[in-house]
Amino acid sequence: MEANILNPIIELRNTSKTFNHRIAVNDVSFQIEPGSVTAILGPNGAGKTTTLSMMLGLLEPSQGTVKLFGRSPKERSVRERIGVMLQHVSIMDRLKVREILELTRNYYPNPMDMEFLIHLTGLTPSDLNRYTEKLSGGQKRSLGFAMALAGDPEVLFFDEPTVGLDTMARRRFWETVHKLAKQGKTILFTTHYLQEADDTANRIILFNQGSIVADGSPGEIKSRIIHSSLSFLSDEDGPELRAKLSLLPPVTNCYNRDGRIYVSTDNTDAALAAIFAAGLPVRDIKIHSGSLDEVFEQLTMTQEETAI
Ligand SMILES: Nc1ncnc2c1ncn2[C@@H]1O[C@H](COP(=O)(O)OP(=O)(O)OP(=O)(O)O)[C@@H](O)[C@H]1O
Repeated sequence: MEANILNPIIELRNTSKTFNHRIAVNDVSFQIEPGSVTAILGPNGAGKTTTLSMMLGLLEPSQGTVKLFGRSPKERSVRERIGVMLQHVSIMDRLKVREILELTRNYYPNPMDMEFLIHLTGLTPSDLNRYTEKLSGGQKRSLGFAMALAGDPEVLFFDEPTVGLDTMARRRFWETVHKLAKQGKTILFTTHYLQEADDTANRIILFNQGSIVADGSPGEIKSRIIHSSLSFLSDEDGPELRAKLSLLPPVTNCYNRDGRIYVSTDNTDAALAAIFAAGLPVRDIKIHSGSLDEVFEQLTMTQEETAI
């Protein structure tokens, strides 16, 4: 179990959320260290947004607790210290971009300088005079980003921040996040994209089906979990063959993907030798060196898929 962090910025303890008897988040506990950049990574429906919503006080946990700065996320003193960009930016119509940003800045005790804010978020001076309802999807996201930063908050939450952004806007967003991280901001973002988590975060909390399935630095996760694998075709693919494979000592996991059987192992030579010695009917063998994408796939495979 991870050591307790002194004065964590965020703390979830045995936190669960159930919607109509369906568990969306299941007994999740973690602490977030000041100045860290954390990616909550997981496939669709893993519980990322629900967890984030509980951290922001937008949803009440069904069980367990969520604290920000040791307090309830609903307290104004807490809200003044955080900035949030949700997946769907809802912005008041009939206001100009400048007016929205001024309003948002006014909410905070020490807002970010307006010129700096515009510079950081990729809005142009001409954008400032536009009505928000006239903005494109990408410009709305930039405004959402600017609203999150307007208060110069200590902690920033981004929910799937790059969905709908083009490559340029995506790159600029991450460059800004790196700058903010260098300034010592605590940043937490959700993403489906393993590469984004690997490139930007110093910690990845991997969610699947409402639970945490891995938690560590990208390097730790890779070195702990990446195994080489081999794959092959077999006319006898089925539970029986996979049961036999699972009995071979070098095999750590096996699963079927797109009609090929994949075998994870620390030693592909030993695994192959064991497969041949057992006389298993395999053909078209391929050896794969481990990649982070494979790790993701293996970790987030459902119970039924991984059953061997
Ligand atoms: N308001 C709600 N009412 C009922 N079920 C919900 C509600 N919000 C989320 N869920 C369910 O909870 C589970 C987790 O959803 P959540 O949106 O947290 O996942 P996610 O990891 O953010 O997914 P995505 O990447 O698709 O946004 C899903 O099964 C979802 O259908």
